[in-house]
Amino acid sequence: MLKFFKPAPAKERLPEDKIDAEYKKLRFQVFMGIFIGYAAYYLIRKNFSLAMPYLTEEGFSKGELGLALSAISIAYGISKFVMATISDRSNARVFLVTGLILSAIINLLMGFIPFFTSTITIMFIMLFLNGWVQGMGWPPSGRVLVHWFSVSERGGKTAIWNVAHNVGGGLMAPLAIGGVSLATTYFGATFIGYEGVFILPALVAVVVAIIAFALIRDTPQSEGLPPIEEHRDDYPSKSKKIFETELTTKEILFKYVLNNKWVWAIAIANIFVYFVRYGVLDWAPTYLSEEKGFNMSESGIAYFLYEWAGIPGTLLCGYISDKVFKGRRGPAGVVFMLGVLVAVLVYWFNPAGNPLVDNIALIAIGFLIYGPVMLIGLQALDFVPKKAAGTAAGLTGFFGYIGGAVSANAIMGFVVQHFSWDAGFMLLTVSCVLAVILFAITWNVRGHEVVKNH
Ligand SMILES: O=P(O)(O)OC[C@H](O)CO
Repeated sequence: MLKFFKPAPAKERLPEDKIDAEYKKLRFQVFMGIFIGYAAYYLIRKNFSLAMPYLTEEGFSKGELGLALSAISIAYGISKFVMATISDRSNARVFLVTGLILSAIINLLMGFIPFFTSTITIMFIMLFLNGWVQGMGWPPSGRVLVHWFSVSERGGKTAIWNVAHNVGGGLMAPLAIGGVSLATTYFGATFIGYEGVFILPALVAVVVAIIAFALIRDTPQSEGLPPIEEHRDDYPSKSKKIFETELTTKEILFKYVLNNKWVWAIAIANIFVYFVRYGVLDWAPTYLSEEKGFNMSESGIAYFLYEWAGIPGTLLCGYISDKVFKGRRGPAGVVFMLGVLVAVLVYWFNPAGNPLVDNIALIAIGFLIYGPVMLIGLQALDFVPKKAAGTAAGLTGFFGYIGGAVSANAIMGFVVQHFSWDAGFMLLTVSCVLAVILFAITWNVRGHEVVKNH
């Protein structure tokens, strides 16, 4: 299995006069590959939530379906870390595409074969498997980013790549809904309709996987090019030391990731950032309809705006961290999380009957929260040598999903049900403050300086 993923071997160096043009072409090409590839991962990550209303009509309760849905976040959080330790020693091109195809197969099984959606246990297992293979998307993308883009340009490039997940997440719903109408129009005799939620996004993901495979290349050296640091004369440390030896899992974990206090600081910060990301997003439709009198379509629009507002916000955050704070990600995280705090307070205290203010607050949270989400991934890439980059990001993802996203569903749900929405908002407010403090701890840290100290 590991042989199948083996990193692409280095090729003989191209003649000097070919290197510039080849680098330029391939950098654009591999970037497009991981961008569309990761966007496609999001087409088939949470599409199950759109099948839930139909499955409720089939007799499943909301509680049961919510339990099945939680399998995705649990498996994804564990897998993003575990699979990253393999990905850091694997060919990114093969790894990313394999995960995407496996995820598409799981979705196609759930769409075409009724057995795979017949009980909660079976759906839980399928969604757990889907969450697991979904963990094969971020780490190889991180590997591509650190091998093809050098330290001083990585903020902007990572920010642009990072909006892939908003693009994919934003396109998932229209595709899934299109899938339902295709299923009922053309296969109404055999399909109920919800099957299309799985089938159409999965078919699109397969097409994207093929294109991504054609575009992505593992490392510059595997294409006869020099390492990016040498090519751009942009090294992570003054000693111009670069890390080109593939590491063992033990080295990655114990030499560079688990003993790095900065990685731990951002991993813990990620609990609170993800608690806010999913605590606001997942509960927005319920909160808006119960407390602010929104109907389903008004809530849907607010949800959509939250996702898309993340795109300009992420780009601005990456730009600010590169240009204003000169590669320090901590200050940008503090500024953006303080903004989120203010917007959460407005969203909380705005009385019912002012939907415009609720929408603006929600757009502001969407605009501001995805910057910190991106910065944590970026810091993880920065804080370790490039051969350990995916694992560091994977560790932050583990904390973000297991500590943040899962509790945003379970703890928020419990607190709101047994106490009140006010209690839920207190949790969100405290999370913002803790995220600000943890970003502030990394205020003066530039990634390459941390790498140098190791
Ligand atoms: O939540 P994830 O793992 O899909 O990551 C989202 C962003 O890319 C984090 O930088």
